[in-house]
Amino acid sequence: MPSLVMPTPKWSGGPQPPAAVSAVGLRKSYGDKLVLDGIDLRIPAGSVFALLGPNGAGKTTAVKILSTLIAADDGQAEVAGHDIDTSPQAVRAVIGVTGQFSAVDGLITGEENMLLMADLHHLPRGEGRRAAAGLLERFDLTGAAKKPASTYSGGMKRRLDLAMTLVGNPRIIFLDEPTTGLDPRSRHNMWNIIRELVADGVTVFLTTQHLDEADELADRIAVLNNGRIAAEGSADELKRLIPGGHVRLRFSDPAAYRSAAVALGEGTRDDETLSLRIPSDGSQRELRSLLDWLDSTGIEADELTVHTPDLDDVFFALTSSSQPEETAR
Ligand SMILES: Nc1ncnc2c1ncn2[C@@H]1O[C@H](COP(=O)(O)OP(=O)(O)OP(=O)(O)O)[C@@H](O)[C@H]1O
Repeated sequence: MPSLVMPTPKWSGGPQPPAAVSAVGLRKSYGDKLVLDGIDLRIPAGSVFALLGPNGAGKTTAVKILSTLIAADDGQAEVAGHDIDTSPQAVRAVIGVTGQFSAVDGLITGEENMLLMADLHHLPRGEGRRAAAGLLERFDLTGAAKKPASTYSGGMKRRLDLAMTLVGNPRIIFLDEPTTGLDPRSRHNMWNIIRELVADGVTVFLTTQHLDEADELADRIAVLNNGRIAAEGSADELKRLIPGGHVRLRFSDPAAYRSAAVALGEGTRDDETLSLRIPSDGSQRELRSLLDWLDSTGIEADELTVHTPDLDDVFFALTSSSQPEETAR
């Protein structure tokens, strides 16, 4: 669906913020199955980027490449200014990765897991203990610190996993489906934790199948489909890409409602609620012309609301043509 691809907007406020992650033409196949077919990314430092895609779209593959766990077949990428091919160690030193390949060892306690991470980062013993205690406290795990991690709930394990990642004080964090399988309360806890990280200046690269999650957290969202980025933009920009948006005018005076309905011609009437639904992309230009028209005809609505399609609509519109699990190329 090439017509739906949105160019990344030009930065007009002086020098561009530095990119935490940038990639050009990333490609990856497994055997004859093409998983990533030329991915370009630019994620400004300090922002949250969400990579959305259906099952098997290649989200985890992208994270693995950018975090240097596997190599791309083609293309280039830099993370915090370090080339992933030529300086993988420098990349690993500045990133944290959590998600489907969790580092939590269930046989040892939460605290022991944390201390192990501190050792891996060569923190002196005292400093390691302090960092571990601080992070366990911050992630509400102090009470469970002496229990084996295998006894933790899904939400606690995710929090421990993220706490372990933070021992190294990474400036860029890859979160691969951070809330999959969590109950609503744990999801909201995780969202708050992610927001706190961003407030501290951390860049977050998130993969998710939850559209509300991308909507809540991400500054920019890219939809991955058939190995390519089908669309990229803020949640609002993406919602404007597909039809379904409308403006609703509600009246309390039946006479005003009727004359508006007649004058307007197009649109859907709801005689019960005295409201008119007018197709619109919700853009400033369309709203202005609607308001100008209302003014010129002397019609006064009691309420005007703009409805944009939600991310679900966008996601299904962009990915409905694909069956990535079955598509072998
Ligand atoms: N090591 C591998 N060998 C062969 N095929 C693989 C390998 N890893 C992943 N794949 C295939 O590549 C495709 C993309 O997988 P990937 O895990 O990146 O998708 P995803 O978007 O993260 O999906 P999910 O949301 O289900 O985790 C899938 O079809 C998967 O089966």
